[in-house]
Amino acid sequence: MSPENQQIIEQSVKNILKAVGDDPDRSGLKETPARVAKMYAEVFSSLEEPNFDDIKIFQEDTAVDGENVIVRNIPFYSMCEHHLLPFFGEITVGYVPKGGRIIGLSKIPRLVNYVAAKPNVQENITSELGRKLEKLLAPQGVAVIVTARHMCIEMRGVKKTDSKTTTSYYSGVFKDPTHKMAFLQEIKTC
Ligand SMILES: Nc1nc2c(ncn2[C@@H]2O[C@H](COP(=O)(O)OP(=O)(O)OP(=O)(O)O)[C@@H](O)[C@H]2O)c(=O)[nH]1
Ligand SMILES: [Zn+2]
Repeated sequence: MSPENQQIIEQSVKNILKAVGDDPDRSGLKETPARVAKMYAEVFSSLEEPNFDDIKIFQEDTAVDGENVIVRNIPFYSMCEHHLLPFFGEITVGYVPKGGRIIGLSKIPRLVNYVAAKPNVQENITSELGRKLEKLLAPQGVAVIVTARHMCIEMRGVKKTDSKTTTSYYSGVFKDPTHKMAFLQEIKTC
C-alpha cells in the first residue's frame, strides 16, 4: 500500500473514532489508526495483486485422470463487503484431473488465501475459487464447498451465534448426481 493511501486510512480511522465519541488522542488509541492501516493492507492484499499467477501445474505421465483429488478443511478468513466484519471457516476443494494435469497441493490453500484477501461475499469466494481452478487445470470437473461463520450475523444485527452458512460450486463431472453423491460421501468419510 502506498504511503498516501496509508495516510488516508489513518485519517479516516481517526475520524471514525471521533465520530463514535472516543478520543483518538488518548494513549490507548494513539497508534490505532496506523495499526488499522497496516491490518487493511494485509487483509485486503489481493486488491494490489489482481493476477495471482504463482501457480505450478504438473504434467503427470502416470494415470491420474478420472479420480477425485480432494483437499479438505482448508481454513480461511475474509472480510464481508457489507460491514467490513470478518467471516471465516473452512473450504473443501475437489477436482478430477484431465490430460494428466495436476496442481501442487500447497497451491490450493494459496489460492484460498488469495481469493479471501479482499472485501467479499461468501458466494464469490466459492465461485472465484472454482473458476480459477477450472482455468488453471482444465479438469474434468471442480467442486468447492465453503462453510463459514459471519461476525456480522453473530455479533450485531440478528445476533445468531454459531449459525453457519454453506455455499458450493460444482462443474463438469460434479454436476452428475452420482459423482456428486460419491464425492460428498468421500469427504464425509476420509
Ligand atoms: N449473500 C450473502 N450475504 C451476506 C454475506 N455477508 C453478509 N451478508 C448479508 O448482507 C446483508 C446486508 O443487508 P442490509 O440490509 O443491506 O444491511 P443491514 O441493515 O446491516 O442488515 P442486517 O444484517 O440484517 O442488520 C445482510 O443480510 C447480511 O447478513 C455473504 O457472504 N453473502
Ligand atoms: Zn456483513
